[in-house]
Amino acid sequence: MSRLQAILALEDGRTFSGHGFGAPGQRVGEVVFNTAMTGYQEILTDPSYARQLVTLTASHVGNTGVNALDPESDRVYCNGLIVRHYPRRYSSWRAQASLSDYLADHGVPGIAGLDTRSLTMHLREHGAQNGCLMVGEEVDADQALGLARGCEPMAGQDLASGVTCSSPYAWTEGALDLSSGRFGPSRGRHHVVCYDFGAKRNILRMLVDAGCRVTVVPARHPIDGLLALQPDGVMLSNGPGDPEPCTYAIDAIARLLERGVPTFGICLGHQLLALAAGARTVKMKFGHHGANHPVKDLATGQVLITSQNHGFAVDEDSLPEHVVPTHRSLFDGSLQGIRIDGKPAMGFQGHPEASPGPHDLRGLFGQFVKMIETADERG
Ligand SMILES: NC(=O)CC[C@H](N)C(=O)O
Repeated sequence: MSRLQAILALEDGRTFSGHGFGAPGQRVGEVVFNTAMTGYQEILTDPSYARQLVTLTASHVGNTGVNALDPESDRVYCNGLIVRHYPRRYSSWRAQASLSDYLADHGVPGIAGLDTRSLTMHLREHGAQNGCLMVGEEVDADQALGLARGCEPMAGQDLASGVTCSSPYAWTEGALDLSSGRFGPSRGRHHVVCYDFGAKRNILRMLVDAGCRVTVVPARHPIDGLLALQPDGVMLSNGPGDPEPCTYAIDAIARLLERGVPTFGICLGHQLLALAAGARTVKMKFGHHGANHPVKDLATGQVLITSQNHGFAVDEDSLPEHVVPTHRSLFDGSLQGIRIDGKPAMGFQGHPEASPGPHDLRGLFGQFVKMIETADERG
């Protein structure tokens, strides 16, 4: 492996040097930290990380290489990867290539050899902020700092429009069976249309496994065109950026609520559902990015260990009366789930499809299907 230089400059002036891997070049983005111990390939390919530089607090990243089955989308979406230690060798029965070659193929730089604990504590104290990652034969800290400071803030940006699919398509693949290396077949009782705001594949797979026939449509697909598909239910996917400027989606979801179409929002989809129902969203200080976040189910008191990846949140104080809180984070008390009174609609801030992460929330897909079946019985 060549010894490329690398520097990460934060907009508040703090810089970290290390050595580079992946693609040489310079990329800007919001620097966030993720505390998950596993799943780096799923994190890199999650479209919700578009325009972010991701630091992983796991100390060794790359040991198991990469493979063709784990990606959550067709490419690497984050703008850069920041790790403590990138091992020279990788080893796994599933590995097909090294993480460094994979990043290089996708044009994404990586930095290793810096103190990611110090970086994480800095972000926790001063908040997520823009940065510039520069990797090459030579790097220039002043130039990197200038680029970090010139980068647009995340708040106010509709990034979902930029990562969505270009035209509608059918999704037929269920969950991966590791022993055969195959994805499960589609069983398809209920037709669910998924608005793709940057959808992770595992959401679509979980819908298939829950007995749904899935059609995916672009973020700006006209609502009348969606309704013409006669959906039994609508999934609002995860996705990058600020939910507030996505007015096209908020308007479409308001129509779904009006018509009483069973609707389930995950992460960005949850935030958009809340906005359509009259609530507000806020930018968090450093967000939630990890795979072990405890969340309380307010109806049962049960604590669920969840996977999380968000920098915005629905402001609980802004909820209109008909929007009922269903879950709350036990880390910081922020709102994690809602349902709409009198409507078959619910949203969850974390990731019930948890890829990577624990499976405590998988039941939400069953709840969605039950909502569809109840609506169907009522005709
Ligand atoms: N994973 C997601 O859907 C993230 C939602 C939104 N972009 C946020 O950061 O809060």
